[in-house]
Amino acid sequence: MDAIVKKLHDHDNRPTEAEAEEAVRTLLRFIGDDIGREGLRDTPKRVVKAYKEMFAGYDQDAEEELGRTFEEVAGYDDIVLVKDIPFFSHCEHHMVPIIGKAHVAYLPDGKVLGLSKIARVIEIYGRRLQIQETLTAQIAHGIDDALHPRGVAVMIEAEHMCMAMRGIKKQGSTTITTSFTGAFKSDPHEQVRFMTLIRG
Ligand SMILES: Nc1nc2c(ncn2[C@@H]2O[C@H](COP(=O)(O)OP(=O)(O)OP(=O)(O)O)[C@@H](O)[C@H]2O)c(=O)[nH]1
Ligand SMILES: [Zn+2]
Repeated sequence: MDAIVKKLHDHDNRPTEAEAEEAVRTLLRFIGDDIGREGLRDTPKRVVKAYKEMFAGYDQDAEEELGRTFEEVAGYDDIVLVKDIPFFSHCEHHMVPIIGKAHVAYLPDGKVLGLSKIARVIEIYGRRLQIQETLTAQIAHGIDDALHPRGVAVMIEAEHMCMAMRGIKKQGSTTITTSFTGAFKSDPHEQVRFMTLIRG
């Protein structure tokens, strides 16, 4: 398995939920709020619960999700494109949201994926701390490794809240990244077809 999609995580040294809640209390005190007030009483618990959901990708394996493929494709061998798949991730530098949509295509070589599995792979890699380039490459290589298609194409268009809410404070900018494998990488014509279908 390509290093880019392998599991990265050491599960043995994870703090407990109680320790994570204590860290949230520390941050609440750090921003200057009062952890004793009524409105914040359950906030550490809620934040830890939300983190477990938003970062569930660390406990999920894309290879497993993509394990189920369909071999009977009745002669279909042309592009399969799922576009405008919305996703959320968090940037690894500031831990604030990246909000966008992904377009994913592949050229089958005897096998096809359940369409929902494409969205599941985006969820798995998106629900980790990311930079957009890595997320894009992981989705492409994850599908490539599982399906061995003739090619995979991924485009992500996203807004980074770390550029909108803080720092340079530029709202509304979109970052576009692409990752191509196989025929999409070697054949400019296939890339153009992918782009045309996305914009069409
Ligand atoms: N390449 C890339 N950069 C990202 C992504 N998300 C955030 N960044 C950038 O990561 C950089 C981190 O830069 P630093 O100078 O270490 O951090 P900083 O002082 O908080 O930077 P500013 O955002 O410029 O205030 C910033 O330029 C962010 O815009 C991403 O997905 N890909
Ligand atoms: Zn950031």
